[in-house]
Amino acid sequence: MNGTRVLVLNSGSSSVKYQLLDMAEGAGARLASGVVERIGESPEVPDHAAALKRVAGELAAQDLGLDSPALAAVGHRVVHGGTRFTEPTLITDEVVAAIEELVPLAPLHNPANITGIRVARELRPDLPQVAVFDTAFHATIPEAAARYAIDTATADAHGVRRYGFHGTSHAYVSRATAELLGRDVCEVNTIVLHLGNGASASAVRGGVCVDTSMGLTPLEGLVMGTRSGDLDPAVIFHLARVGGLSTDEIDTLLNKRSGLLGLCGDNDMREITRRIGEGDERARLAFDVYIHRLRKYVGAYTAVLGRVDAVAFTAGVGENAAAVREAAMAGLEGLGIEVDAARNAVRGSSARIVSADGSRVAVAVVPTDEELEIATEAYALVGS
Ligand SMILES: Nc1ncnc2c1ncn2[C@@H]1O[C@H](COP(=O)(O)OP(=O)(O)O)[C@@H](O)[C@H]1O
Ligand SMILES: CC(=O)OP(=O)(O)O
Ligand SMILES: [Mg+2]
Repeated sequence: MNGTRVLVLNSGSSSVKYQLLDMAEGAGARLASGVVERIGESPEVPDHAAALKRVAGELAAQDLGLDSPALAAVGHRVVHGGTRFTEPTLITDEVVAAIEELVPLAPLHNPANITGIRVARELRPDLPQVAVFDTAFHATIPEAAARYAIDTATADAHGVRRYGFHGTSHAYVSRATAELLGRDVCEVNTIVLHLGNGASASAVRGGVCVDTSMGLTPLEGLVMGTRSGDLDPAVIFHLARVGGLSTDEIDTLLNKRSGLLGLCGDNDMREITRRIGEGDERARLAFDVYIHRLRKYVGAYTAVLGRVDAVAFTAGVGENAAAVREAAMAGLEGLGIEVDAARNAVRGSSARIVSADGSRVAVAVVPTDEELEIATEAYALVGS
């Protein structure tokens, strides 16, 4: 290995986030970072390939281009790794083909990840490229939580089980939460609430994931920006048989036109809280549905873990929306959860505790850093 820098590409369904980190000191000094958003919504950025060209251009303009000999690796977020990929993996043609085979299980995400890999490999065929999977951290979930109660042979034939996503974030945040509490991660039980555009909860016992809300695909669980999360599976048959919708139409409905957007016409929590302030009833209901679901998972994961030391809020909504944290944690004194209203209202960009001093369960805001986590794992792999 020559260089000490790692470029991380985090391709989401409609955005590409990137960071260039120097891993020489081990801490991961950030040399450059950025995001290209709203892919597909404007003629300037029609698709992920165009977004990646823009990223390459932004880096080159800072003399930090992909041609730099200081680069040791490119780390790629890959959302679905199935049962095969549970560790960071050096990318080969065969690995790309396997990630491609998983596209039906993450149709909004894996194609974007593959595009990122293709573009980076074309620009630097000599450079090690590492895939870090969203599903990997959830590989430890016990069968009792990972199995759906359907015919076993059918489930196994089609790979139907709970995989879970946002694992890089759940791993990073559960560790950072233990650090914030000044305790060893091995002795801390944490409920992590990753609330971004996509959202998921996880139950982490001593640093090991034991349950998570997303399932076969990133559709299950919490109410999200545009995804429904949990519903009676018979809703799908009903919409098909009685509503006359095709499978693809229902897929699009549940993934892209549901969640907060479906309930009130907006998927951004900033806009929703603003509308609530103006007395908007639809925005209020969307917020209430979102919060109700979140509280159900906190209760469920309290039972799964038995003892909870911390609830950690992270990602765009979790880190910024004090009103969401306040509503989600209200009246949970019976579970040992008591938020301090003043602490919760303070804005900040570093990890912090927002519970009251006497709260048995610490409530924390812990900014996630998927890119740093991916860089650390990629650098460790190419260095070994
Ligand atoms: N200041 C804020 N207040 C409330 N919500 C916010 C704020 N900033 C961002 N968000 C929410 O965070 C979401 C984006 O979160 P993020 O973690 O970046 O998502 P993703 O990685 O899925 O694109 C936005 O859609 C918005 O709902
Ligand atoms: C898996 C997933 O939902 O990712 P994102 O939140 O980036 O869309
Ligand atoms: Mg995200």
